[in-house]
Amino acid sequence: MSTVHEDTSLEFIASNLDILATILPERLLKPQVGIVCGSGLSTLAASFRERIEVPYSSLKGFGISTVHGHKSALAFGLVGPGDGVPVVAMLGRFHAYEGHSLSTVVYPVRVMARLGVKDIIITNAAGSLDPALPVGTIVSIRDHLALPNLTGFNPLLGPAKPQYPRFLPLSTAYSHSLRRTVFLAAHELGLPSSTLGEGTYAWVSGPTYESPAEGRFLRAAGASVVGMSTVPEVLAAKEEGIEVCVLSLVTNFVVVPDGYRSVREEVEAELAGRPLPPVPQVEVSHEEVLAIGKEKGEVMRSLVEKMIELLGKSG
Ligand SMILES: O=P(O)(O)O[C@@H]1C[C@H](O)[C@@H](CO)O1
Ligand SMILES: Nc1nc2[nH]cnc2c(=O)[nH]1
Repeated sequence: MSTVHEDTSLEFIASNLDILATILPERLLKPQVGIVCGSGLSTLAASFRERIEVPYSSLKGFGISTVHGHKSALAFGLVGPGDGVPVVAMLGRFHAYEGHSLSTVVYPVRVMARLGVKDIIITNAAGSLDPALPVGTIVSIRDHLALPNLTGFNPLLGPAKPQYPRFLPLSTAYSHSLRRTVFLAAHELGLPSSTLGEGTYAWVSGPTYESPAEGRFLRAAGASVVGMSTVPEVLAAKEEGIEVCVLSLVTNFVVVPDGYRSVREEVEAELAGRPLPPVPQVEVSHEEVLAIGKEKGEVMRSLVEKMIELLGKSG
C-alpha cells in the first residue's frame, strides 16, 4: 500500500488550497474544468495558456505516479479564446495496481472538488472488445462495468460522511449533457464520425492484461472497452457533485479469439505430413499503448479543448 499520508478529512484536503494560493495567480486558482490525463496523454495540457505546473511532491496527500507515460504534477492554465476557461489537469494518475490505496487514487479528484471544479473530463487508454471500435477510436463512455466494485473493492467504502450521500446512485454517473458536448465538439472540429464511438468501460484492477477467456467474459457481459483506471475517479467525482465525462482512447484490441485450436489436432496433422498454418501469437504491451497515445494525442487534445470552449460559452 501507498505510504502517502492517508488523511482524507476535508480540512486536510483543503489545506492544499493555501499552498496553491501561494503559487498561482488569482485567475488560475478557481478552475472550472478538471482533466485527468490517461497513459501517454499528458500532452492534453500542452497548450494551456499561462500554464503553471505544480509537482505532486509540493502538495499534501498526493502519491507519486510510477507508471511510464504518467507525470506527477498538476497543470493549471487557461483554455479557449478571450479570458479563457480556467482548468486544472492531472498529468499523471494513480492506479490501484501500483500499490496505491483507493483513497490515494481518488484524492486528486477530491482536491479538484475543493478548488471548485464543476466538470471533469477523465481520459484513459483502453483495450477494445468491440470490432466496431478499432485502434485509434475515441470512445465516449456512457456506462461502466466495475467487477472490483461488485466484489468489495470500492473507493467509497468506509464510515458514512455527513457531506456525502451514503448510497450513491450511478444511473446518471456519465453526464448526458457532457456526452452531448463531446459530439457537438467533434462536429465543430469536423472530425470524421469514425473518430468517435460510444460504449461501456470495464474496470479491472490490472496490472495484467486480460487472458482470452477474461476478454470473452467482459465482451459477453456488455463491455466495449477495458482498462485499469477511471472508475474510482468517476465515483469520487460523482460523490463530490462534479459532472463527469470519460473519453477512452482505444490503443489496442484485447485478444479475444472465438475459440481454441486443438493442439492435439495440430500435432497429429504435422505428424501425418499435413501441417496446419501457424496460429499467430499476439501480445499487447504498454509501449504499444503509449505509442498510440502519442499518435492520437493531438486529436484527443483538440476534442478536449473544443469541449472546454463550449462549456465556457454555456457558463
Ligand atoms: O491510466 P490509464 O488507464 O490510461 O492507463 C492504461 C491502463 C494501464 O495503466 C496501462 C496499461 O497499458 O494503460
Ligand atoms: N485492462 C486493460 N487495460 C488496458 N489499457 C490499455 N490497453 C488495455 C487492455 O487491453 N486491457
